[in-house]
Amino acid sequence: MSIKISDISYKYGKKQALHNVNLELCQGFNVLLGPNGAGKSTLFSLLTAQFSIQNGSICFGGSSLHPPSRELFKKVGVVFQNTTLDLDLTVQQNLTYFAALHGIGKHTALEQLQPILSALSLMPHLNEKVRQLNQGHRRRVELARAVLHQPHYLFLDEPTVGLDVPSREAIIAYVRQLADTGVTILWTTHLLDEVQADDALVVLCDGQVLLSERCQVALQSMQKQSVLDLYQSLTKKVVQAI
Ligand SMILES: Nc1ncnc2c1ncn2[C@@H]1O[C@H](COP(=O)(O)OP(=O)(O)OP(=O)(O)O)[C@@H](O)[C@H]1O
Repeated sequence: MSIKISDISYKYGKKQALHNVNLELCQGFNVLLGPNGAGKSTLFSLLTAQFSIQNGSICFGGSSLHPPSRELFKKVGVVFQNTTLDLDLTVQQNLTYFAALHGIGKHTALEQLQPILSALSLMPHLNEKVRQLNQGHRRRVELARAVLHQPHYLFLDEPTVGLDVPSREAIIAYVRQLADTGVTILWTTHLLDEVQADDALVVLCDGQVLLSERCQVALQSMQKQSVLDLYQSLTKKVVQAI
């Protein structure tokens, strides 16, 4: 199911953070790139209903996000930049508690979690307190928690920032595999090497959408050799004009 973002603008007081954003996020891996202050977090906060829509509309597969409904949010998973785990509970307690909030019993949750925990190499850590885990494993737990209820939509805000290579690779590989199963994923990042040719790429700058296109198609049509060249040529013009 796709997400349709129509005519979304957002202001903090007089500061216009998003200008008339129109986007369609399709099933699969969508990458959101943009320099500091581009409006990525604002858009992320609107999509996750942390902020109320001021102008325009957002529809998830035909269901409006305004007002956000419980039914819709059962289909959404989110990995925030900052940890939202309880550090003094074990990995298993964090996960089963969250599963219970979704109406999933402990036994079913642990069964459903088995492949996720194996893919993210979390099985040996199930009975450890989150406080004992390194940042990479904490982020893996955040991801397991975000997907345990099998969401149709998954939003990740810079999920690999500050992680070592094994954790980064484990997280990217798992999320890419989910994208292949038809989940609609929005992956916000500053790390250009995380973009692959087949990804749907969105570039946001100064609150405006500069590009929304399959990466490979954009590289060809703009005759760029790399994502870095593409990104720089798009954002340079706007940054110079500000
Ligand atoms: N609470 C706020 N009050 C006023 N202006 C804000 C507020 N939050 C963000 N802004 C402004 O809105 C614009 C978009 O900010 P936003 O945080 O969405 O960008 P971003 O792309 O997520 O940036 P970064 O990569 O630095 O996190 C920026 O100009 C920012 O200064």
